[in-house]
Amino acid sequence: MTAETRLSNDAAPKMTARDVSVYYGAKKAIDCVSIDVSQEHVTAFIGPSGCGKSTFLRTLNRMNDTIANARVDGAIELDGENIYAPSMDVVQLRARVGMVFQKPNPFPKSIYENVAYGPRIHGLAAGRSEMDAIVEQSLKRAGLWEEVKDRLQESGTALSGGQQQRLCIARAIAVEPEVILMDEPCSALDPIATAKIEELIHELRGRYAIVIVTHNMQQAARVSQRTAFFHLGNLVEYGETSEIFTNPRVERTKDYITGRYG
Ligand SMILES: Nc1ncnc2c1ncn2[C@@H]1O[C@H](COP(=O)(O)OP(=O)(O)OP(=O)(O)O)[C@@H](O)[C@H]1O
Repeated sequence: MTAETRLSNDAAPKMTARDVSVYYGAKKAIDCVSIDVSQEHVTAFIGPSGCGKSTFLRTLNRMNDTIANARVDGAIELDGENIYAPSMDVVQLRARVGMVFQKPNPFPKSIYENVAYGPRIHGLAAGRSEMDAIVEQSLKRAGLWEEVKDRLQESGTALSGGQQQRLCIARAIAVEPEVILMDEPCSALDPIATAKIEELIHELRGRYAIVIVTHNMQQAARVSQRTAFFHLGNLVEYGETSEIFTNPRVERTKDYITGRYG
């Protein structure tokens, strides 16, 4: 049975993947996955360890390009544009499709510089006051401004883990992305910091297309409206989160969400 690719009530998708396979050397990690990602919804990728969630996520902004033996087959489009076309500027693509990683990874620079770095290299601010405004707005959207507004020159690495992760989200937001990919963004955080990130995802929904990989099924149920279940490199089922968790159509999905494996 092939998983649904496009959910019937969706407008034009933000991103589409068609027949995407990913190889590490001779090993196939993703097998012919097709899926649409919508602008309005948070999409969660779930599945047991090693099923290929992160590998597939990384195809959406060509992060796999940085892995020497990785190869991607198939087609991925952002607003109808082939992101694997030779003419695609990968630096520009990764600004449009930003990424937040499992472990918060601020630069060893000031809080201000962490956010200003991207807009500076992309030429988004004409001068200091425009840059100040971008930094403030990005930190506000990331829910961090109140906590850091009086210490913008302190190092980003001196913040708590949860604050660092929100700083990384502010850094992604600062370059005006269209899509934000999050690869287990809460797995290194305590429950309070996790709740803040989940709230933030909720607030950011709609402004950006958001795709989140998570091990935590409760988290997928809380933050997403769409869920894609991966198993052994296949997309097994894709649907409304409420449906996937209460009424999955495929036995393998049911086994996973009821904790029978994974
Ligand atoms: N750089 C790499 N080189 C070779 N194989 C890799 C590489 N990265 C991942 N793999 C393999 O590809 C498969 C999918 O891995 P991936 O990390 O995408 O899964 P995942 O579902 O995100 O797992 P987890 O939830 O444990 O992070 C696994 O078999 C993994 O060992």
